[in-house]
Amino acid sequence: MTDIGTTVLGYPRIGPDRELKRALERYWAHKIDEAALRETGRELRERTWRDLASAGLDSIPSNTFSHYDQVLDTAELFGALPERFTRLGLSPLDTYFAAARGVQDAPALEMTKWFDTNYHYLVPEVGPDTTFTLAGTKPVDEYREAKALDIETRPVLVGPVTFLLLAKSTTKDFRPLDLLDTLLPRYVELLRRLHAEGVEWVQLDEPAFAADRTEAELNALIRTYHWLADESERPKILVAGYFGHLGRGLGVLARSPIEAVAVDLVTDGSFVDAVAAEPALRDKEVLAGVVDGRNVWRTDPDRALAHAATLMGVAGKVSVSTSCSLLHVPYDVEREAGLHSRLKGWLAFARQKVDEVVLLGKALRGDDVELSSARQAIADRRAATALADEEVRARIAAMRPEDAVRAPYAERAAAQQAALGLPPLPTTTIGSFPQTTEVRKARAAHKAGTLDEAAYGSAMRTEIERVVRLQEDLGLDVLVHGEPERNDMVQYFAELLTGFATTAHGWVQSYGSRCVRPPILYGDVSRPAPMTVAWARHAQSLTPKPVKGMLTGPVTILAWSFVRDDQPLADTARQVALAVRDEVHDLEAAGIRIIQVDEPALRELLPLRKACHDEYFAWAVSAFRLATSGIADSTQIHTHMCYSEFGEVLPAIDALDADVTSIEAARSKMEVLTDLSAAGFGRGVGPGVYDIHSPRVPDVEEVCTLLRTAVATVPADRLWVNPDCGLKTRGYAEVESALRNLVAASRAVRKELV
Ligand SMILES: CN1c2c(nc(N)[nH]c2=O)NC[C@@H]1CNc1ccc(C(=O)N[C@@H](CCC(=O)N[C@@H](CCC(=O)N[C@@H](CCC(=O)O)C(=O)O)C(=O)O)C(=O)O)cc1
Ligand SMILES: N[C@@H](CCS)C(=O)O
Ligand SMILES: [Zn+2]
Repeated sequence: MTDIGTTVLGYPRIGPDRELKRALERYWAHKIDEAALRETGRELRERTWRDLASAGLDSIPSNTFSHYDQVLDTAELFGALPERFTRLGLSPLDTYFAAARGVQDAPALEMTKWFDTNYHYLVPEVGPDTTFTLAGTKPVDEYREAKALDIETRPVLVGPVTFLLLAKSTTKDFRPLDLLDTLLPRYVELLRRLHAEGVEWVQLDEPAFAADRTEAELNALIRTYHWLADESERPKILVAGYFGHLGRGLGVLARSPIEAVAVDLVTDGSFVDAVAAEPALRDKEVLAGVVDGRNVWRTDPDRALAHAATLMGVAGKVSVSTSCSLLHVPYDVEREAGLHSRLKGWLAFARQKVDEVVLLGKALRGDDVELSSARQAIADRRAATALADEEVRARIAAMRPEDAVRAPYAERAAAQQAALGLPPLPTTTIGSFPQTTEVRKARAAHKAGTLDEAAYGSAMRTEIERVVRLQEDLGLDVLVHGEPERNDMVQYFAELLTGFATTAHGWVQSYGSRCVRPPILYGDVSRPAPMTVAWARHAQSLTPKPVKGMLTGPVTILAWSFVRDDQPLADTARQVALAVRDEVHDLEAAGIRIIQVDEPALRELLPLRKACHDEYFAWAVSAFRLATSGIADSTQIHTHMCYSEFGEVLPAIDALDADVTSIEAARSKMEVLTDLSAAGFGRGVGPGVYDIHSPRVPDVEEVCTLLRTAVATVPADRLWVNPDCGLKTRGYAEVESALRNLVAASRAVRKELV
C-alpha cells in the first residue's frame, strides 16, 4: 500500500486583512520602527502555521513569508544584492528595501512578472564578478520560529537553477547560469545549516522548468540536483515544478538522487500520464498537485482522486498537494458575506483549498469521508453556467472578420493628425494620477453607504477637474481624467459588467505591499450600460485639449481575473472584447477623440511553452482588434504595456494595430525601441521616460538623454513622451516635478529636431 501525505506548496503572506501591507507602508513612512514591522511578520507566520497545522496537513511549508519578494530574499540570502545598495550604509532591512524600491541615487532592481502570473518579482543582477556567500539566516530563523511553536516545517527556497535563469546579466554576453558552480556550494552550506537545525525536508522551487528549456539548462538541472544530493549532511530534498508540465525536466528530476518531486497536474491535465509513465519515480515521493493553486474554483474530487490514484504504485509515496503555492489566491471565501450564496458554493480560496487537500488525502487513504457536497458543488456550477446568455452568444456569432479591421495606418495617421494637430513628441500620461487618501476615503465611505451617490460623484468630478487643471498647468498635450473613480483598472470594469463577481476581502499580493482583488468571471459577459463615458465627457468639457478615454483591454481583464475554466479562454476573451467595443463606440460618440485600451498583461498571458504561442496570439490579438475597431479613422487608439519583458510579444504588439503604443522603457534605457523597430513596428510609440516604480524624480537632462536615444531609433513624428505606467501609486509632489521635467525635456528635444 502506497503511503499518502498532504501538503501545500506555499500560502498567502500579506495577511487576511493586509496586515503586512499596512505595516510595510507605515514602516516606509517612518510611522513604526523595524521591531514593530518584524512583529507583524512574526504574528502572520504564527497564524499561518497554526492554521495549516490545525487543518491537518502532514507537511507544512515555512520561509514562504517575505517582506517584499522571495526572489529578492534569495538574492539577499546569498549576498547578491548589487553594490549600489550595499554601499549606502543602511541597515540590512533598509538595504533590502532600497533594492526593492530604489532610492534617489540607486534605482531599484527591475521588477517583472513571475512566470504567467500577476505576481511580480525583483530581477537579481549578476555578472562575471558576482560572488555568492551565505549571507543570511532567514530560512533557518523561520524554521526555528515554527519549531518553537512545536510545529515542524519544510523550508521553501527558490531553486538555484530557477534563481539564475530569472537573473539578469550586468555584462553583455554573460549568462547568469555560468555562475551555477559558484552558487551551488552556498546552497550546500545552507542545506547543512538546515540539517544541523533538525530540518527533515526542504523544498526547492524550480518553476523555470515549466517553460521550454535548452539542453544546457536541462544539464544545469541535472548537475544541480546531483551536486546537492551528494551532500550527506542535508535534509531530504523536494523539488517543485509548477505552472505547467515539466517536459524533459521530469525525467531529469526522477533520475536525480533527490527524495521527492512536486508536479502540477492542473495546468495541463495530460501531464499525469507522463508522470505515471516515469519508472524512475518508483523510489520517490511524488506530490500530486491536484488542487488548483491559482484559480478559485472548488476541486472536482473525482478528477483529483483519479489523477492521484494513477500515481499510486508508480511512486514510492504519493502526497496530495496544490498545483503551486497558494500565494496567488485570497485567504478565505467564508469572509465574503456579499457573494451570492450559490456562487460562493462553487469557490475555494486558500483556506478552503487546504481543507480540500486534507479531505482528498483521507479519501485516497481509503478513509470514509464525505465527498458528496464537493460533488454537488461541481454539478451545480456545471448546470448553472450551462445557462448561456443567448443574446451575447448571438452577437458574437454575428461578428464578421471585417468588423475587427481598421483602415491602413497611414490613412488613419493622416486623419488623426488633421483632427488633433499635435506637435512632434507629444506629451501625455498613462491614465491614473495619484490615488489620494481623500479619494480612497470617499470611495470607502460610498461603499459603506455613508456618502451618497451624488456626493461621491461630485467628489470624483472635483478630483477630475483638479487633475485636468494640473495637466494644463504642466503643459501636457494630451490629457487624461486621472482615473480617480477606479479602485483598480480591472476590478472597476468587473463591477460594471455582467458575468463577474467581486470580493470584499479577496486580496492577493501583486508586488511588495501592493495588492489586488481579482474579480471572479463566472458567466457570460455583457455591458449593461456605459462604464466610463460620463467621467471622460466631464473631463473633456473642462478643456480644449484632447482628453484620452481610458479602458482596460480584454486580455488584461482576463489575466487579472479568476477566469472560468469550463470554456476556452478565447471564447471568454471575445465576450469581454465585445463589451469593451461597446464602450469604445460610446466614448467616440461622446466626442472623445483618443481612446487608450490598456493591455499590460499581453505578455503575462503568453503560454510558457512555445508550442502554444500561436494559438494565444491569434485569440489575444483578435480580441483587442474586435474591441478597438468599427470607429472613424480619425479616432486614435492607444494601447499601453508595462511590467514585462516584451521580446517575445513584439509581433503581437505590432499586430494589435494600435495607432500609438506606450510601453515601459525607462529602466532598460529605451532598449525596447530597438527591438520594436527590428520587429518592423511602424506606428506611434511612447517609450516610458519616467520610471514610476520609484520615488526618484528624473531630471530634465536625464529625460532629454532618453529622448535623444529614442529619436535616434524612431522617427520623431511617431514618437510620444510619457511615463512608464500610471501614477496611481505615487505621491503628487514627486509626480508634479517629474511631469514638469518630462514636458521641459520634450520641448527641449523638439527644438533640436529640424
Ligand atoms: C498596473 N498593475 C496592476 C496589476 N493588476 C491589477 N489588477 N491592477 C493593476 O493596476 N498588475 C500589474 C500592475 C502592478 N500591480 C499593481 C497592483 C496593485 C496596485 C495598487 O495600487 N493596489 C492598491 C489597492 C487598489 C484598490 O483596490 N483600492 C481600493 C481599496 C483601497 C483601500 O485599501 N481602502 C481602504 C479604505 C480606504 C482608506 O481609508 O484609505 C481599505 O480597504 O482599508 C480603492 O481604491 O477603492 C493597494 O493599495 O495595494 C498597483 C499596481
Ligand atoms: N491606465 C492605467 C494603466 C496601468 S497599467 C493606469 O494609468 O494606471
Ligand atoms: Zn502600466
